[in-house]
Amino acid sequence: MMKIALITGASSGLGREFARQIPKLYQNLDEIWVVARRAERLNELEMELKVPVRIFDGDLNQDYIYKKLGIALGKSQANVRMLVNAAGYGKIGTFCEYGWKEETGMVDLNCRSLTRMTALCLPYMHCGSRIVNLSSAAAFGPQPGFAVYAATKSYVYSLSMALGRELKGSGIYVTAVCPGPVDTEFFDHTGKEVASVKKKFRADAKDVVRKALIDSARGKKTSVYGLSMKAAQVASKVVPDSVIVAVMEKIAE
Ligand SMILES: NC(=O)C1=CN([C@@H]2O[C@H](COP(=O)(O)OP(=O)(O)OC[C@H]3O[C@@H](n4cnc5c(N)ncnc54)[C@H](OP(=O)(O)O)[C@@H]3O)[C@@H](O)[C@H]2O)C=CC1
Ligand SMILES: N[C@@H](C=O)C(=O)O
Repeated sequence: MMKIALITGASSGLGREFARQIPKLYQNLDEIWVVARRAERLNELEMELKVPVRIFDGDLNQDYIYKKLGIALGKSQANVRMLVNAAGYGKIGTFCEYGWKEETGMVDLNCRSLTRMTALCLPYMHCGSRIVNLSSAAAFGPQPGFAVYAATKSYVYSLSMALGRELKGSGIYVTAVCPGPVDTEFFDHTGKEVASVKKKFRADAKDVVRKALIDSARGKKTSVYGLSMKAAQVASKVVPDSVIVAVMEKIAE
């Protein structure tokens, strides 16, 4: 059986950083499989990494990429030691500012594709395998001005917690990674300037990923980088949603 790590969204930001750091922590991997649309970026990553890389360039909102992956998983009798679902994006702005295509596009990529990839890989995962899902601190509460994105990340958080529980006893661990703002290309695609308060909290992708991998290795259910985001997580459990909505609206202004 071929031991692999499969990473979506590996062409930039957090996904690419996972591809860089995973071989340092898991030294017995045969290959790293990377998924994203920009083939040239994935080729650059292949040149950089010492472990063999298999490139799957394609759109996770289309069927063909899952078919291609499904065939490859079966043919190589893959043992997926780690699945990182990092592909995702978010549009800043009110619900009505964007058409249904953009709103449902976020749902399709952030929720549907993550769910489909997880379902595709789970039969190839065994005791000790890890699923790392990129949720967000945006999962901690509703966010006016980032409504659909925050809702998609709540979905990822909820799914990860429940799936982790269902897999209890199998030795497969699920970790929901919930960072606040991280310095990546994510903000090149938000459509609008991010709130100035959020800029102050921007973390380095290297640090967020390092913590996520340690938390995943320890079998933790969540990985929250930084004191301020940990405080936000605690606050979200005790502060009423009506207050959170009002605060998040103020921050977005
Ligand atoms: N940066 C941040 O502040 C935070 C980010 N997150 C989450 O972390 C994850 C990674 O984000 P980040 O690295 O910051 O953002 P980036 O924009 O840097 O990376 C997003 C990745 O998703 C891929 N992607 C986008 N659309 C598709 C698609 N249709 N099919 C296949 N791949 C796609 C992109 O590749 P390509 O364009 O080549 O297809 C890229 O590799 C996301 O889920 C995001 O929501 C969570 C909290 C904070
Ligand atoms: N956590 C960040 C995105 O997921 C943000 O709130 O900007």
